[in-house]
Amino acid sequence: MAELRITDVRKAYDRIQALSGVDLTVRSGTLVAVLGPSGAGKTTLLRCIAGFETPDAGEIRIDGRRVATRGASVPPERRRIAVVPQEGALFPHLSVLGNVTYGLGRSARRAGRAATVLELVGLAGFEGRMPHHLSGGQQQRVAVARALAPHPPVVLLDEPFNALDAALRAELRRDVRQALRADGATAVLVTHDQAEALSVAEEIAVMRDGRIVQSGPPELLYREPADPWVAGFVGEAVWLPATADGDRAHTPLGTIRLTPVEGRLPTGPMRVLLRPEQITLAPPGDPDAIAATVVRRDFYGHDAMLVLRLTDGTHVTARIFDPAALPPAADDEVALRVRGTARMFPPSARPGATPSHP
Ligand SMILES: Nc1ncnc2c1ncn2[C@@H]1O[C@H](COP(=O)(O)OP(=O)(O)OP(=O)(O)O)[C@@H](O)[C@H]1O
Repeated sequence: MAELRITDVRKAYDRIQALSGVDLTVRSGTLVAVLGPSGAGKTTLLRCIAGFETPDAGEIRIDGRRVATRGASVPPERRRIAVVPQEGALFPHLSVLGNVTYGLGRSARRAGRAATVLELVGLAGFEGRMPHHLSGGQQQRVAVARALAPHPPVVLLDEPFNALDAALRAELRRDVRQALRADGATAVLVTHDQAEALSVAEEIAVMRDGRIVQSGPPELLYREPADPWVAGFVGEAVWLPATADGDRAHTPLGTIRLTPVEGRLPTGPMRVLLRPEQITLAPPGDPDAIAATVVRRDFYGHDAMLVLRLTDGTHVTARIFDPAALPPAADDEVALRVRGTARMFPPSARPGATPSHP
């Protein structure tokens, strides 16, 4: 394991600027998710780290050693970085053990490293199986075990759960995160899936147009996004017009407490951001409750989303965690209240991409 430090890395393909100055530090032994929409530059960044591409400018260091700088690059085999691709990484003619020990030195083999990493990914006892006798999820587990086996300084995971169905994905990403942690690996996971990044990574670096626009722990990104685009990209956003006054804002959903922005609480016209789970059904008799009409209700089992119309015509979305207590149908009158604080943005700030409900 090692620290990965990327400084002002740029890369263009003809006229397309794929990376426009990327800064990113991955601390030793941590998992960082690079999250961004299609075309943001995630794969290009990964290829620069692995050594398959040479940056036009900037530098990449692994544990202080410079491996890439403008026009000069340590070849991939000498970086010893492991890559776990989307699928199809295994040698079909080799057993699980053969795949995991491929390229391992004899001393590592003797030390039982293969058994250790197979145990980490939950495949102890699968040594003799051939890849075509494994499920898609098990094949990805072997790919992760093989990546970890030679103790690479950095593990790169390129959307490794994409080919799997939703339930399997969730289980596999939990197990892979645990295996990476238990082995102390420094890892970068590339994904366009917000829920995946939020649930797996210690830090998320949000990428857009060849740049990291914000990085930090998942909770911080979700609660305090740097701009409306990030707010909409990492989760579902409810936007309200507001007038800020001290630590409160007056909105169509009543008076809401504000989160300071860089320690400051500007006053005047604003837009405020709430997450749908901050809007709840008020208990009967709540004097501060806000009246609303149900426009639509989407039931998901573990929760439900309500689209609601406030008396001034503003629409908001609420996530209700006790669907059994839901009002039954559209056109019902309900009473709402807001939990927690809201993040504010200038009134001109435009909402960003809104992901679909997971
Ligand atoms: N070899 C290449 N030649 C020309 N343009 C390229 C090449 N590789 C990437 N690009 C362009 O660089 C930009 C960034 O692409 P990249 O594949 O890094 O994005 P991404 O975030 O990984 O997208 P996706 O999630 O769709 O894989 C895109 O505009 C892409 O078309």
